[in-house]
Amino acid sequence: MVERQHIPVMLNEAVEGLAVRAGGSYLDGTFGRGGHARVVLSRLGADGRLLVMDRDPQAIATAQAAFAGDPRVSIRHANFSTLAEWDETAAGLDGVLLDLGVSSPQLDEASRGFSFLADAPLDMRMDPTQGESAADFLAHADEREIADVLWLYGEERFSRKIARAIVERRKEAPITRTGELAALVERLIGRREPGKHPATRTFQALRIRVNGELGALERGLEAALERLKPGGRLSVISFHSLEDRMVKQFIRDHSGRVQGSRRGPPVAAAPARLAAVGKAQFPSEAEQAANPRARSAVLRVAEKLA
Ligand SMILES: C[S@@+](CC[C@H](N)C(=O)[O-])C[C@H]1O[C@@H](n2cnc3c(N)ncnc32)[C@H](O)[C@@H]1O
Repeated sequence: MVERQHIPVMLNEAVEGLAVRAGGSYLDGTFGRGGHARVVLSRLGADGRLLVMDRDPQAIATAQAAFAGDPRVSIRHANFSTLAEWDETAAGLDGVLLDLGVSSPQLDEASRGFSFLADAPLDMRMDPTQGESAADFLAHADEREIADVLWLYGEERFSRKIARAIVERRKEAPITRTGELAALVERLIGRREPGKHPATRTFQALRIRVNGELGALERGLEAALERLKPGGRLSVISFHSLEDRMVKQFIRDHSGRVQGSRRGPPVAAAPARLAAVGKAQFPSEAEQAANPRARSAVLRVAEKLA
């Protein structure tokens, strides 16, 4: 299959948010196919540094091919939650970019098991060298856990019904294919949301669970804050309300505002370590029309304080 290009989302806004300086050090924790990373690199001079991470070996292979021989670039196959454990970040960073979620090539390559549109093994791991697949999870999780995952990460209102059907089905044989799961959900709940496949929410929820996406984000934000230099920028694009809420709360929690309930006495917060740069940004109408993946994107930028 010919790989469909990943169209970078909010490219200019996210890179502008980093306020790139020619001699600075920047980390792109979600390289994907390098849309954002290439623009950052184009703004660096000979003394600049670009550190690239992705948990997907295919993304890393693309980075290695794209940047071979460029002494300014270092590449690491790892979860961005471990960015502070990478020696290359020890001297501090002037910017960290996270463009969360999955890339178009991951969705489009049927064998990765992310898509309900093509029948393939039910995998969904961004890093297929580690952890359990979606099929493994569905084979052992109890009904309650499956329902909670569908509800929390997919806001699927038929979460209990779907979880019950999955558990019933696996008594006969495990669910191992994307096509089986998509058909089971479709038979159960029918086509209710116009323009949306009935299994969209189920697949999204399983993907978030299988890849531990929210835990990675929580640890990744802390690690980024630890490694950013004063004046360094954090630029994060989220595609899901749970992710965006975490980013917003993280910035708020570190922005040193006085906390406490309206009735109770104010409680002095820890010293401010971050300041939000502007408000949340959303893709333009033109971008949303040109790239449907951009529709749910939210960009937040923050600066580390001295
Ligand atoms: C939306 S794509 C990034 C696209 C990229 N900005 C571009 O323009 O090509 C998200 C990428 O982040 C990677 N990813 C998601 N969560 C990750 C994590 N916790 N650690 C490392 N990589 C992650 C995925 O494997 C995927 O390649």
